[in-house]
Formats: sequence, structure tokens, C-alpha cells
Amino acid sequence: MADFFRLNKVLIFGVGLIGGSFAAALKAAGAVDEVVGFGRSLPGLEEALRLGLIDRIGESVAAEAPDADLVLLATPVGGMAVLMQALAPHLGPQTIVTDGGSTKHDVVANAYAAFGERVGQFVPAHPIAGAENSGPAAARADLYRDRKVVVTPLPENSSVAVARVCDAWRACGAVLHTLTPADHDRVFAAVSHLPHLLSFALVHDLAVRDDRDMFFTFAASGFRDFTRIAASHPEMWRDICLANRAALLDELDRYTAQLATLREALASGDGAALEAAFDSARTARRAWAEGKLV
Ligand SMILES: NC(=O)C1=CN([C@@H]2O[C@H](COP(=O)(O)OP(=O)(O)OC[C@H]3O[C@@H](n4cnc5c(N)ncnc54)[C@H](O)[C@@H]3O)[C@@H](O)[C@H]2O)C=CC1
Ligand SMILES: O=C(O)C(=O)Cc1ccc(O)cc1
Repeated sequence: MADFFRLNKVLIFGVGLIGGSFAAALKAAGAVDEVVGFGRSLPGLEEALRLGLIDRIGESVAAEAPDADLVLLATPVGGMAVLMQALAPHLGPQTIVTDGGSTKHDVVANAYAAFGERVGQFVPAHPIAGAENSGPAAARADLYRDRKVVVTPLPENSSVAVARVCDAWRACGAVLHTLTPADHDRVFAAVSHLPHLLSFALVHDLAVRDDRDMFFTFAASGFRDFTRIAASHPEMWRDICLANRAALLDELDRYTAQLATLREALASGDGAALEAAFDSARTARRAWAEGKLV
């Protein structure tokens, strides 16, 4: 990144964990003059202002967008189409729009529909950093330090547009990677969306039992590790699952087949088959945790 990288004005739609952390990181890096926040909840925006994540609450899209260098969409993905439609008539010639959404195929389709001939001004991206906590109070200036951000550029994007988005994320401390939207959604269905669905499913199944207290009383660290992400934002995860439903259904089918194989081994008392699967998983998990599988 060039040393002189600096943004004049950044608009953030949805100043929660992802948008608020982006704002905080740009400010900490001295890479932005002014951050203006938009959102659907005034108390949330006032909290973001109090926390110093944003400098102002936006007056109107028409007034704020034309001279903005960068616009980040950081709402749940299901809300982005409407925001894109609202932004499209007011983009300045130099304004670049990006997003932090967890899915890309749907976001890209919505961008083509909203921006039309100006879709080159939209550069899709996804920070692979986050937490089960949400809202402006969860935002942290160091959330993206040494974390990956995946960009899925469009054929219509200029190198200047892609560079502005990548430089902004680099100013936040992130490491940039590039995927196609299709590969992105296939990969994250497997390593992020499916694990969240499984975690929600396990806790939900226990939570609806009459004698749930007995189970939760004795749940220990393995349960804690497996279910931390079941404390994540339900609306956000509803949108992710629906947006990436084709890839997620494929992964769910693979997982269901894997469970069926293990169930069969269990039912027939085939300890060797169970141990072989557990051993293969343990080897891969340990290698991944030691950075040997990336
Ligand atoms: N939470 C995580 O760990 C990660 C989330 N993401 C993606 O980032 C986006 C934001 O997620 P978080 O920051 O975690 O959520 P969050 O709940 O912390 O923040 C979202 C903010 O958007 C506002 N909002 C919701 N709907 C809106 C709408 N229609 N118009 C305007 N504002 C709206 C909310 O009031 C809230 O302030 C999502 O698309 C999510 O998929 C990406 C990477 C990690
Ligand atoms: O809480 C966790 O560990 C996460 O997995 C955070 C996360 C959630 C959604 C994303 O698109 C990327 C990262």
C-alpha cells in the first residue's frame, strides 16, 4: 500500500461489528478524514457516534454519497439490495462502493441489478474476521489485523477501484486474497455457513427439551467450543443461509452422508471405521491449526 493512502470521506451503512471495526481501524491508521454512518436504528448510530466510530450520522444518501471516496455496506446481506438501489442514483464519478457481506453470489447479482452500467464502481469483498458478538459496542480497531479479506472483483471493475478497496483493508491490517464469487460461496458454505448451522441446530435441539437445564448444567468445554458460534446474530445468519442456500444444501448433504456412515459404523459396532474417521479428522485438524494445511 502506498504510504500516502488516505480516504477523504467514507460512508458506512450498518455501523455494527464489521462496519464499526472498519471505521475504527481506518481511523486508528490515520487513513480517513471523515466517517459518516447510516443505519436503521438511531440509538445504534448514536452509540457509534459516542464510541467515536463515526464522526457524523448521515443526513441523506443524496447529500452524502456524491463526494464520498468509499461506501461500505455492512448490514446483513438481505438488506443490501435496497441500500444499493438507494445509493445508485447518487454515486459520484469517483465513489467506490464495497461490502463486507458473508456471501457473494447474491450480493453481486443485486449490484448488477442496482448499479447497471455503473456496476464497475462496486467491488465485492468479505473480511474473514468476526465474532459471535454484534452491534457497535463489539467493534474493535484491531479486528482485521493479520486477518484475511477476500475480494471477488467483477470484470467491470477498474484496477483503480479494486486497489482502493484493497488499500483500505490493508490500512486496517488485513491480508488480501482473491476468489471468484462462486468459489467464495462454495468455500464458505463448507467452512463457515455449515458449522454455524450445525452449532445452531445442536443448541436448539437441547434448548427445546423440557429437561434442558440438566444438560446445560453438565455441558463442558467441548460443548463450549462447538457452540460458541450458536450465540451469533440470528437475523444475519438467516440471511447468509438463505443467500447461499444452494451451496449450503450441497454441504449439508455431504455432511449428512458422513453422519450416515458414522451412524452405520456405530450401529454395527465397527470401532475400526470410527477410529479411522476420527484419526483422519484429528490429523487434518492439527495440521490446519499449525498452519500446515494453508
Ligand atoms: N459477524 C461477523 O463475524 C461477520 C459478519 N460479516 C458480515 O458483515 C455484515 C454485518 O455483520 P455484523 O457487523 O456482524 O452485524 P451487526 O449486527 O453487528 O451490525 C449490522 C448493523 O447494520 C444495521 N442494519 C441492519 N439492517 C439494516 C438495514 N436494512 N439498513 C441499514 N442498517 C441496517 C444494524 O442496525 C447494525 O447496526 C453482514 O452482512 C455479515 O454477513 C462478515 C464477516 C464476519
Ligand atoms: O465467530 C466466528 O468465529 C466466525 O466465524 C466469524 C465470522 C462470521 C461470518 C463470516 O462471514 C466470517 C467470520
